[in-house]
Amino acid sequence: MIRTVITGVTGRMGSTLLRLARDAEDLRVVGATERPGSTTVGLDAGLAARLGAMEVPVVDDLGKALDAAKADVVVDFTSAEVSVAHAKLCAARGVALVVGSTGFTPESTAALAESAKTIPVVAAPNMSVGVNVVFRMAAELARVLGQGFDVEVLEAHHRMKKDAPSGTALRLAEVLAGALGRSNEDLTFARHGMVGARPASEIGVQTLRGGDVVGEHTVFFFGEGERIELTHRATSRDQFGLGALRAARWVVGRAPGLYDMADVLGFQRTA
Ligand SMILES: NC(=O)C1=CN([C@@H]2O[C@H](COP(=O)(O)OP(=O)(O)OC[C@H]3O[C@@H](n4cnc5c(N)ncnc54)[C@H](OP(=O)(O)O)[C@@H]3O)[C@@H](O)[C@H]2O)C=CC1
Ligand SMILES: O=C(O)C1=N[C@H](C(=O)O)C[C@H](O)C1
Repeated sequence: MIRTVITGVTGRMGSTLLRLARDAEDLRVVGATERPGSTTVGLDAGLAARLGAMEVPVVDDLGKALDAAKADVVVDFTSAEVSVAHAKLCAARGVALVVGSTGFTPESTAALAESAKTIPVVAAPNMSVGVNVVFRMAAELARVLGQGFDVEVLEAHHRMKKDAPSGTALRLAEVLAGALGRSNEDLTFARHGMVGARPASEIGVQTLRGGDVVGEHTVFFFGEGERIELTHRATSRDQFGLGALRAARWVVGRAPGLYDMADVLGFQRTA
């Protein structure tokens, strides 16, 4: 049994992970956390997440959850800032970590990497197998098509999403820049006003927000007289959750380090 702690258990991903972990034969949920001050603190996690009783209380601090129950791994989909704090708590106790949060800055990425010197951490902006295949396909298309096509990334998410562009769109843009021999300097986020003609080296990243869209990403390769569109549409959060639990199984017992979903899936890294 892999003893698993889930953070942010009443969130969209936290509750999905709690249900999937509860239903997995090889995992046991031994801890659950929520934001300090949340009205769910002290409640049964299963009830708080509307799943039915699980006899695991919601606590308001990951350190307390880890001190109360011996854990093998923490699965964390909260926010970049909270995940960095959670990584420090895991590092202090030698517990492996899976991070799905997005919105990382260079500074918060460096802080996560610091904790990953002590414990194994899998961090990826998208844990679905399909999206990780799209990363590879996007890199391959960019290499094959070369410089003659204008490349743009479009993402759409539900109205509650806080960060923009999505972590997946950012990763796609970085993958494309790498495959085309360009840099992050070539990324353009949205356009407004007299921006002038599009520079050939530009990689545009555009964001849509609305309704209950789970997550959609398209890479456009605009050519002369033709275009290619590579699209992934998530219609359920379960694929993110199943990917994260796959990462949790993989990361327990690994050497310290900052791993990506590509490592979990046995793919070559694209960025
Ligand atoms: N890698 C991937 O495959 C995917 C990544 N994501 C990312 O995961 C993150 C979460 O997304 P989503 O589930 O939609 O967001 P939600 O806002 O629904 O869930 C986040 C949860 O974390 C809670 N939380 C906040 N602070 C703490 C804390 N200190 N300790 C414990 N819990 C805390 C929030 O509580 P409160 O609301 O009270 O603040 C909330 O319940 C985002 O960064 C998103 O982009 C999402 C889907 C897939
Ligand atoms: O916040 C979300 O919902 C999602 N976030 C991730 C991202 O920012 O890329 C992944 C997924 O598309 C859903």
